[in-house]
This record gives sequence, structure tokens and C-alpha cells, in this order.
Amino acid sequence: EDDNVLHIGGIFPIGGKGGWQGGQACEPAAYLALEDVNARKDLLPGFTLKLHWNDSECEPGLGASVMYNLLYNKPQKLMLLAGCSTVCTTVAEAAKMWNLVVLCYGASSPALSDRTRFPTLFRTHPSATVHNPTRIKLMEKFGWSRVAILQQAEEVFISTVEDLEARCKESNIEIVTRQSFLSDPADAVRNLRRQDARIIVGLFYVVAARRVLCEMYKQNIYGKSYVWFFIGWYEDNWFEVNLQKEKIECSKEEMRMAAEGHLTTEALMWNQNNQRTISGMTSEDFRLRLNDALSKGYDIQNKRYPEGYQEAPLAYDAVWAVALAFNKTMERLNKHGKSLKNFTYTNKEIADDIYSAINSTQFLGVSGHVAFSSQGDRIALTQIEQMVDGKYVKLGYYDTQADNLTWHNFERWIGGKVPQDRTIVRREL
Ligand SMILES: CC1(C)CO[C@@H](CC(=O)O)CN1
Repeated sequence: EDDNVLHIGGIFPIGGKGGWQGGQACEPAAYLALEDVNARKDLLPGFTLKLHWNDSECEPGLGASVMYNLLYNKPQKLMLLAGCSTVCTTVAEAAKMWNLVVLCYGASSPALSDRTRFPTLFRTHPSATVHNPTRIKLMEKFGWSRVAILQQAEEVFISTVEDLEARCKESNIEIVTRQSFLSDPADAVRNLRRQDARIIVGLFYVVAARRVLCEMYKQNIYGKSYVWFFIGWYEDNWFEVNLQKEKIECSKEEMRMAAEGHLTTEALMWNQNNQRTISGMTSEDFRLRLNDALSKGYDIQNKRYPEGYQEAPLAYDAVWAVALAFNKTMERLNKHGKSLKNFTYTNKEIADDIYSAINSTQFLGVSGHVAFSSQGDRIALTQIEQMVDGKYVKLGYYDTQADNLTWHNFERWIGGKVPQDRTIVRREL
């Protein structure tokens, strides 16, 4: 009966229009992990981990009502999984009242790295600030100490830029201007030109990125004298799709010319080597199993991937983190003749045991090494690419913790040399 089952709640963004419907691939990934951890005799022996979930549509209000239904209906849950920054913000801020750890597999907002507002939040999805040490590392590598920022006025980019500005200051990199726009980037781009910006960090969602790219073309702020940093998690052909639909006034060729040479940074979400992870699978094994699990609902063969495919390893590893933390907690409680079955929403003591167990959980997952910072943030590698002849080329990886840049020397500069960060005035001798 129920006494050998440990229950957790899940809130997945599946339907709806706004934000990120990544639950479409993350919920199936979570179930693959449940299968795997429940098959392990050495994990939670005598117990089965069970997930009870519902759809938040990436809407914080709906996410809150899903959370209340999970908490006010039996069986009692020991932890909550959630996705989408807006939903995680709402759920994690409330969950502490029930002494629940919240594990977010799909939340990138830097605002979530706040232990006073979110004392029990952990995430297997890295914060958007994970890009910043990599951007700084590249500026130092290429000798750029004068940069500009162009951002969309969205909370996630505003807090990311604050972190970037602080790091630039620490590294003596001057920010000549910081331009932001709501939806039309024309004026902001014009101001970049006015300030003779040459090295520009761009932070915006992919629809805004297409508008920026066309504006770059129209205002001729691209090519051999400029380097643009874009976000790396747009789809690979993002710069040449939806042009009519979004009324972009540039042709594919013009977009491609403006995009040539730009750099991207992104958090690594799929383990990069062929190592066997804690589940026994390599990340490629996981990909095959996920494709099989998804093929029942999606046309995988024609690359019709559901949203959240990229982040699926984060959801898979989140369930493993739960199982490992519960296993550690169970062993500890058993020493005092207790069990996780004694947990109640008012039992702070067992909640603290679960918190310290998850806080110290580290393992090699399909998303790479899984470990959490003191704010519960995912510690992750970043990947650097460059757009060369309309295709992304992997330039290298950066391990911020070890300050180790793996570089392949594949970068290509229009004109054959590294662009300068300012106009060089040659004094006639
Ligand atoms: C890399 C991305 C697309 C960033 O947004 C995350 C969703 C969110 O932060 O709400 C999902 N992963």
C-alpha cells in the first residue's frame, strides 16, 4: 500500500502560448529518470519514488494553483519540481511555508539566486549569469577592454546585465554604453553607432534578435570592424526563419551577411564526452531513449522536436538529484529510527535534513557534472560558438570554477585579423 512510496510534486509548462513550454520534453525525461532510479536496488531500498504533476502553461498563477492542489490533496509530497522562471519564482517563494525544497529544471532568471527570497530553491538549470564570466574571458583573450551592451527590456536580461557590468568593472573592461529597447531596436542601435561601439554584447529573445540583426544590416554596424555576442540557445537557423511572419525588412541574404562572424555563449546541457553517467548511460544513450519516448507524440524523424528538448537532461538529472538526496536523508534518519515517511509540512527538522542532503549532492549526470552553489544555482560549463559561413562552429568550452578555457583555434575574422574595440588613430610621425 502507500507506506513504501515516496511522493514528489511536479509542475511542468506544457500548454499555453507565453514563455517556455519546455515541459513537453522535460516531463517525459523526468519519467525516464523515475523508471531508472526505481529500478536501482541500491537507491531508496524498499521504497518507490512517485511523481504527481500538472501543467502550469508557464503561467505563475496557474502554477500556484497546481502547487496548492498538489499540497492540499493527499498523498503528502516531499519536494516540488518546477520549470519556467516566472512559475519557479512564485512556487519557490511560497514553498518555504510548507518546508518544501523546490528543484527547478527550467529556470534561468538570475533573480532566483536569492537565498533570502528563495531559501529552499535549487536548480539544475544554470542562471543566465553563467554566460558572463565566459564573455569576460573572451574579451580578455582578444584584448577587448571597451565594450557596449544592447539588451531587450526584460527582467532576465536586466539582472544579467547588472551582473555583467559588475564583472566588467572588476576586470577593468569599460562599458561605453548600455542601450535597451522594448521591441524596436532602431534607436538603440543608432546610439551604438554614435558611441563608436565595436564589441557589443546582445541580450534579447530570438524574435527581438531577428529585428536587431536587420537593424544591424540597415545601419551597417556589422562585418569586419565589429564583434557581436549573441545568446547561443536560439535554434541554429534562427536568423533566416519567420522573416515574413515577423515583418522583418531584410532578406535572408542580408540577415546572413549581418550574422556572419558573431559569437555565442550558452550553458552546456548535454554532457560532452562519452563518459558513462550515474545512470549507466552516456548522454547519447539518453538522447536515443528520449527520442524513443517522444516519438510516440512527436515527429522526431523530421526533427520536429518538442519544446524543452535541449533542457530535457536537466529534468532527467533533477529526478536523480531528488533520489540521491532522499537516499542520503533516509540513511541519516534511519540512524534515529526515523524515515522520510515521518515528514510533514510542519516538520522543519526533516526539511533541514533534506535541504542539507540536496545541497551536498554531486554526481555526473547526462547534463554533465551536477553540483549546486550556496544559492542553489547549477554550476555548469559554457560553450562558445561562432557563425562561420552561416553555420555555427564550436570554438571551445569554459569552466568558470577552474577558470579553464578549452580553445580549438577555429575562430575566423572577416578581414583576417581580430577586430579592434575602438578606432585606432594613427598619428603621422
Ligand atoms: C535556455 C532557456 C531557453 C532559457 O529560459 C529557460 C526558461 C525560463 O527561464 O523561464 C529555459 N531554457
